Amino acid sequence: MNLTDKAQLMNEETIRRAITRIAHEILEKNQGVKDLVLVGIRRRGVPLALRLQQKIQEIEGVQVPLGALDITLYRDDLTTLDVQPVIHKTEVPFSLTKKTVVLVDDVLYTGRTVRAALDALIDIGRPQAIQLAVLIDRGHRELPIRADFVGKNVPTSKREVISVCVAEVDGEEGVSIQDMAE
Ligand SMILES: O=P(O)(O)OC[C@H]1O[C@H](OP(=O)(O)OP(=O)(O)O)[C@H](O)[C@@H]1O
Ligand SMILES: O=c1cc[nH]c(=O)[nH]1
Repeated sequence: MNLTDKAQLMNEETIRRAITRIAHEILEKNQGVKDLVLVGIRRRGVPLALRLQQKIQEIEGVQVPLGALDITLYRDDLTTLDVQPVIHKTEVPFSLTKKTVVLVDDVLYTGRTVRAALDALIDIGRPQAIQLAVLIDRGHRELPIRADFVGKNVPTSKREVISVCVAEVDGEEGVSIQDMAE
């Protein structure tokens, strides 16, 4: 494999602005915080959901409930169709009945992780609606899934890999793209 240099797509400041914008968009679409809950997908969706929770609290003065889903995709590489999402743990210690759930993840690619998350949420309760917020939408969906809130749309080739780093997990902030050329 012949790795090219990483190109930076977002830094701490642009990530922060995107989160602020998405928080406002969530509040605008849902006309406030009534019946709103956030659920992050581990690992990096959880700190992003926490930031949205904090931003929404700053704007509205209300702390919306925050849960987490632990889903891992097992695949040989990022191009194979044969990926198996496995739900390890669900930490949603509140009722989802009649709630609007905003599911949060760092990257949306094939949509398989989100599909597994939707299954898990529907198993937990009976939400009124589920919306999706992602920091990066890189395209190449293999399922009919789309995000309601997007930090940055990044057209990619399937050979490329997006890396999202958040301080809570990686000790630094940033989004980069790298071509994994053969
Ligand atoms: O739309 P999809 O094809 O499902 O891809 C998106 C998922 O891939 C990444 O997780 P990954 O499995 O790479 O694990 P990681 O976040 O722990 O690195 C990312 O965090 C998303 O959850
Ligand atoms: O490029 C990708 C694809 C899926 N998930 C990631 O985190 N990056």
